[in-house]
Amino acid sequence: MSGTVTVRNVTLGEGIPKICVPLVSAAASELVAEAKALKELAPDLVEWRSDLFAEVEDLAAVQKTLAEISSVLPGIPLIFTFRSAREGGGREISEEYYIRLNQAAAESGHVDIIDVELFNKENVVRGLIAAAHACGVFVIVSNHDFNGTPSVEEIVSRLRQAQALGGDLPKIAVMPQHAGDVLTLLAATNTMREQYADRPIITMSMAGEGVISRLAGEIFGSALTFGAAHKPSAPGQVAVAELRRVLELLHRSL
Ligand SMILES: O=C1C[C@@](O)(C(=O)O)C[C@@H](O)[C@@H]1O
Repeated sequence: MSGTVTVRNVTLGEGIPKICVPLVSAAASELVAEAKALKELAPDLVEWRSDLFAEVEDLAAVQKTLAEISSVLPGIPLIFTFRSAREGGGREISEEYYIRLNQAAAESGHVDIIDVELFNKENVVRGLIAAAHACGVFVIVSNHDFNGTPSVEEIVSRLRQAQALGGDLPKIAVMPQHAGDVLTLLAATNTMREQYADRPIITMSMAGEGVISRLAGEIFGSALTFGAAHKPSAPGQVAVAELRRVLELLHRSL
């Protein structure tokens, strides 16, 4: 893999893929309890899926909850994600609020990475990347296809677009319809790594058939994998302890 990104003490793009655990509760009090509980799993990073937060449309509540979550996770890099319903997330918000929300997260001082969906207007993606970078915050530029798996060329093209826009961590999640689709995602990941990527990328094929892609990132070129604590945020996420065992097994055999 070409290039690394170091977030606090975690270096993405070298060695064993890093494990990220999502926070998925709807209520602020539950989120704090969830954050406390997942510390035991020793994840490398934590993602707050803010689209699943009941009060996400109240910016003050988001800021307060962000401060609370980060205070119980000292030292662990935090990803702020609003996943739109059209990409498999919890809800839709206006473009204007999407920008405000992500900007506020980046400016909060509690977040290390924000996730910006590639399929926004180009000026929105570029603007959020610039705003995040001005605060020393990294950006995942992501795309999710919950209905199918595009061709190798199309997956590579989306990852390259995310890189060209200035995303620090291009990411794509696709849904397999059959085992061949998992091979497509792995082939695209390997092609991107070998031919185009100058930074770490994150890829996964979702659901049961795609699980191998969440385990084999060190071989094919995905730097980060999402593991479930008590509840997965996407189909196919494996429990963190099992995930770590397999990642370590594969790492030792290389
Ligand atoms: O984009 C991703 C990847 C993901 O969809 C997965 O398949 O593990 C899980 C989401 O929480 C995260 O934002």
